[in-house]
Amino acid sequence: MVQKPLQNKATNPRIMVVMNPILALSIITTILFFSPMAYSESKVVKSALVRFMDNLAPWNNNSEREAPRYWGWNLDTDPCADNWKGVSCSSDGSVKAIVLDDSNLSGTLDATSLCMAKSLQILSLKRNNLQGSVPEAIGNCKYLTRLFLSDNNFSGDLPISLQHLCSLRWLHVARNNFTGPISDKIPASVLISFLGENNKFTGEVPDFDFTKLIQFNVSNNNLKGQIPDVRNKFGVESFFGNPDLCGSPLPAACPPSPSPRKEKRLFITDGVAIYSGYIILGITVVAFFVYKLVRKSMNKVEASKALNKKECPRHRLTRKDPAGGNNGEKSREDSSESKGRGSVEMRSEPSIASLESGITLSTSTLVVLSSRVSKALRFEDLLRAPAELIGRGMHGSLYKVMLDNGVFLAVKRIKDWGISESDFQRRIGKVSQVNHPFVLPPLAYYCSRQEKLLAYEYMDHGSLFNMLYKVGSQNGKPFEWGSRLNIAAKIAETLAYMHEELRESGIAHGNLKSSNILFNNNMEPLISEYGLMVIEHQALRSLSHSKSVRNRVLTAAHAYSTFKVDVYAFGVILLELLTGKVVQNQGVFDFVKWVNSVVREEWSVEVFDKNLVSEGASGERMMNLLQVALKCINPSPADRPSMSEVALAIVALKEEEERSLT
Ligand SMILES: Nc1ncnc2c1ncn2[C@@H]1O[C@H](COP(=O)(O)OP(=O)(O)OP(=O)(O)O)[C@@H](O)[C@H]1O
Repeated sequence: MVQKPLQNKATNPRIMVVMNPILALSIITTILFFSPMAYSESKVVKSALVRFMDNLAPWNNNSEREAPRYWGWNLDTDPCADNWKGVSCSSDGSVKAIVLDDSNLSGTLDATSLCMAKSLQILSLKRNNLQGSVPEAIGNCKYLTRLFLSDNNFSGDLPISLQHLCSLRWLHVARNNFTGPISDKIPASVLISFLGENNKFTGEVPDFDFTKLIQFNVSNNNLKGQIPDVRNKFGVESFFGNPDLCGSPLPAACPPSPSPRKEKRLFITDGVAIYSGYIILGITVVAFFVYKLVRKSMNKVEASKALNKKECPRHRLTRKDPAGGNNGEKSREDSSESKGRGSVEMRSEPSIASLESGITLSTSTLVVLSSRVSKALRFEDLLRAPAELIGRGMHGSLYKVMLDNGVFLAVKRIKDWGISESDFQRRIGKVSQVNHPFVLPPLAYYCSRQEKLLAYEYMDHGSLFNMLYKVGSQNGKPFEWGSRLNIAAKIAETLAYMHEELRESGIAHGNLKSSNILFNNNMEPLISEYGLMVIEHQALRSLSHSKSVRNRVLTAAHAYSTFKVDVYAFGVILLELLTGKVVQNQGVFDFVKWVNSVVREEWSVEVFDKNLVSEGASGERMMNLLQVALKCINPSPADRPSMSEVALAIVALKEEEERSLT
């Protein structure tokens, strides 16, 4: 079994709290002080962010339960350490991304407050009901790489200050009521994705560098004039619905225009013939007297124009990136501005490619299993997308990765795992076909001899492990007995289904633990990494060609059936729910030993989480659940119950609990 080992009792702060409050307090203080999250955003930034949230007016359309005080955005907490809804942070504790899509927001965008968070790289407010214009102050969010404002009610012109955002790669403003020209408002030379369809934009199609763009749409606006050369990259659908636009790829050809050069030459020729004497005299006199004055003032105007315009240097996109590739969109070098005027410092967006060693880029496509991930997503795109290292487990590293469409993925790079490509594909294929509401399905994977990557949806609400150990609460509320029982029942029923109801296709989890129990938006448990690490008879058979070794292994495998391994692991999860303590690293056996010894001494009550006791949870039902857990962790696999027996017992307890409340 690949159960994650147990936390040593002596080093578990929660256990220490019970044993010695002063020592525990000093340990916790030390942990907080030295943890990365100690470097959190300043008070000024926090209050600016709270103001930004106030202006989004989330309470207008959200129920009391959904209102933002439940989203964690308040001055008493930290955006990073306390997981404010939608906020992601860098490892130094600064706010890096704010994603509040589909959040029923109806207010305005307070960019002055927002851009106090100086490290902000991603702002995504898609599919809300936000009003008003996008303020010029957005230009103060200097490191923005992605600005997603589509599907709102924004109006007015795009702010001129957007052209100061020299890192901006993705600008999505589709389906709003924006007006005015686009062309002089955006850093067109650095964008790789512009979606501005279904607005009221006027003027000409902006002068983008179409060789760089991977997404572009300005359909259904009021643009006019000739479409520039789009290098055959974008079709009619990117331009239709603009009655005064013409030229390829639209069917409407542009009317021939008189050559401006010819006209000019005619004018000059005629003028010279008629007025040459006067012109020469006038020019000479005026030039003589005004020359120095004009030159001086021209210099000033030019200088201030250049300063205001702060054009983004084009060359940045074509230079090699740090990962060694030549994909300009992710490369970050010091701009000429940062060298010359010291005003813009380019920052690199970490990616799996830049954070992992020994990874070879390739343009192969991924195997995509869900429409949430684009079928065209390449292995290389995934490796170069902005990513944050979440943890390194026994089987590899896990990254939070943001895709171009704003979807966050949890991408696991599986390391040093002796499993063939066909085995890996078969396991994932099996789980992805199950479609159970409480099993987190894989969304995409990559599998070659050297590399195995697996992508799941990133779950914002964390894991059961976090809830018990780090947070100690459920969405800011105490983690009550009723919720714990509910979670236990759902996991048990899901495992019973996966083990038994699929009959001969039944699948064991193989690495069940509280960090693999994640929560969706309704705080329902989702079992992650299902079936990935399971030890199969099939796999064991291929371990050795020697008959005696094979028989020995198979006998052992039979005795320690993988289903019974899951039952044991589930028992440990039940104990974590009951005790409020979690198992880390090499601690499983110590933890189980401790529980057994307390129970043997007939001090069972001492085992239970003090919070459950003070909440007044039913002692009888806690004891009954403890009995179920002890059966699950029976040292003899054959004597452990099946998951359906376990599920029946827990569901009965849950129903009893519900009846007691009515
Ligand atoms: N889809 C996800 N969304 C959000 N967080 C996740 C997701 N998958 C895993 N995590 C969290 O990321 C952290 C690291 O996960 P990872 O699976 O690498 O570690 P582990 O489960 O401790 O170790 P291993 O699975 O390698 O034995 C864990 O805290 C886990 O809860």
